Amino acid sequence: MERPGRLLLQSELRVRNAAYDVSLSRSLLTWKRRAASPVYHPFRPSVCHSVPVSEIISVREEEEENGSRQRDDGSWKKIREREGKDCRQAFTVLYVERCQQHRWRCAEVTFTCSDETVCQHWVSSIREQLASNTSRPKHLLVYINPYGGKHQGKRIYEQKVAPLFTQAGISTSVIVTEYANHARDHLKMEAELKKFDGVVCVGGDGMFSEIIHGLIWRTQIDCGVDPNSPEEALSPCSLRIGIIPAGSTDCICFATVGTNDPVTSALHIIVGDSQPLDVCSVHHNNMFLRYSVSLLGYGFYGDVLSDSERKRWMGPARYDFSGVKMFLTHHYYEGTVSYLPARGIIGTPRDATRCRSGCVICQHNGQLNSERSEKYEMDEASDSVSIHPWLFCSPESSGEWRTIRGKFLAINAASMSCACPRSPKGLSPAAHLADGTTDLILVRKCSRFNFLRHLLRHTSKDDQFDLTFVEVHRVRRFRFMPRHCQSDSDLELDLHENSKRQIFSQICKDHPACGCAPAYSSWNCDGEILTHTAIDVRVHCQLIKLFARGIEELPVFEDLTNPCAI
Ligand SMILES: Nc1ncnc2c1ncn2[C@@H]1O[C@H](COP(=O)(O)OP(=O)(O)OP(=O)(O)O)[C@@H](O)[C@H]1O
Ligand SMILES: CCCCCCCCCCCCC/C=C/[C@@H](O)[C@H](CO)NC(C)=O
Ligand SMILES: [Ca+2]
Repeated sequence: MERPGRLLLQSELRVRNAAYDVSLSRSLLTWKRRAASPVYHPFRPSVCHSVPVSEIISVREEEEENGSRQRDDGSWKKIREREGKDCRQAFTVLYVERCQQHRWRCAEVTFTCSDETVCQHWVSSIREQLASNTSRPKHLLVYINPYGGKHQGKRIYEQKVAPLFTQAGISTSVIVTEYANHARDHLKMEAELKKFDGVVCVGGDGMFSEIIHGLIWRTQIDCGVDPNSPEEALSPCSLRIGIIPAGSTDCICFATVGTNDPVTSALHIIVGDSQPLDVCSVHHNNMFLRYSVSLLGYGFYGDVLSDSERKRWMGPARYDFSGVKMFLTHHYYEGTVSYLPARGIIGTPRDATRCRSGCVICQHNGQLNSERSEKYEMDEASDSVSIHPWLFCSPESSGEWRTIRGKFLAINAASMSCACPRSPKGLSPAAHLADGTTDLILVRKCSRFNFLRHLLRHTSKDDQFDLTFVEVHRVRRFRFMPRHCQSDSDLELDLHENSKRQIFSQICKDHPACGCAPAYSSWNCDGEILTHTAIDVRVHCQLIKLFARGIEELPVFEDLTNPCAI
């Protein structure tokens, strides 16, 4: 809570017929009930409230008509009756109120006073403060996927979100998508982005993926960066993205806001929050495939997705059905994972601390990352040293790549916690939204019982990495090569490592024609299936920004800087 600072206005106003001392500073609106008697009354409701100006949604003058007052929304409010016989001026302040489980709601308080000039002065002062906040969006481009999740996107937007945007004075251009990739292609080629302060995505993780693909691509083209090259440092997108959750998993919304609630998301957009987010670029043989911000999963999560896509008719329940099916199927896959560990950063995947609103780890590591990029650019410009851009993340540079060969049930890269209602802690509970790294989780071949232990720990308090067959590394870059794509020399190496007999029996075992385990899985890239299995993944620190602030820490004790507590 901010300190109140210098007061801009202070008056005695009335709230529900009781006298209040009301004050406004640049940071806080406070209303404190005037003490009728100094005697402590245990049943008297809370008498002092304060709201950060940054969390005021709007202020509305109540207009008088025939003894009643009419709101902007047309509903009638009998203020005159409530206030007794006097004719009073009134204004209503709408503001953010926190509810349980990180949900936000729009609350309101109506102040009345007998002097019209005082009332107007209050309204104009609050409006001035809101207008001086340049981070609030005024014009938004909204894309609605009418088919995401339970097909409720249009209704959710119209009933829960649009009225709040109107109240906050935000104008919108709304596009209801007509086909898959409509939003992506519109952003890539058509949208007049200069007219907008942000983009809103009404849908699930798949729809969000469309939006970032359009926006990142467009930004690179506008900045003259080649988006196809895995070695290019991508230009960050200036437009923020708001997510109104209307999908099946909505993991990106849940992991950045703490809840999947359209009203909460709309309020974060209105107050102009900003949360940077890491983005992974995925390439195959120097060819761009996709971007990912949440999960890149091979093996278990790839198979769950492939299976569930054929069951879209089941709605969100398809993931549970395919999850159980793939768990019972128990396929494992052979391949080589190489990775560049993230050095010099704060934090590890086994930390007890969590990425929360205003995360200092993200700030520190983000800063470190931009200093490294600058250094690399300067070195390039002066041409004094010749570093292959592949090794741009020095000092871990040459010789720091590590390689692991094996049989894996799952290879997951979580660039954020991937928390969602199915897994409230997420796949990597200590992962950070904006630290420039991804957590590479390798689940080696093990028994069904052990794999179940690992999976169940996604939903319990126990550490899902504290198992002998699971390892986790915080990385900046990684590559995967399925065994059957390995070069002849790699396979020769295998021949040295294993006896001939073992190899042949394995090849036979992996061959689909034998009716046994398949050789390949596919990658689940934020809920989309990738067409290639051999991939090269690089994290781009804080490439995009959301209208969010990260998950807020729940208050533990009374805040002593709150003027009401003093
Ligand atoms: N008008 C449309 N018709 C058909 N498909 C669409 C349309 N608009 C978007 N899509 C596609 O629908 C897919 C799924 O959408 P979305 O992500 O909104 O819901 P979901 O898959 O149910 O949720 P989640 O991704 O959170 O699991 C996306 O891949 C998107 O490209
Ligand atoms: C015996 C079955 C046990 C099931 C184990 C439950 C664990 C659930 C964990 C879900 C994590 C989902 C991570 C999110 C990924 C999203 O990117 C993606 C797109 O929406 N969603 C999915 C389900 O792939
Ligand atoms: Ca990250």
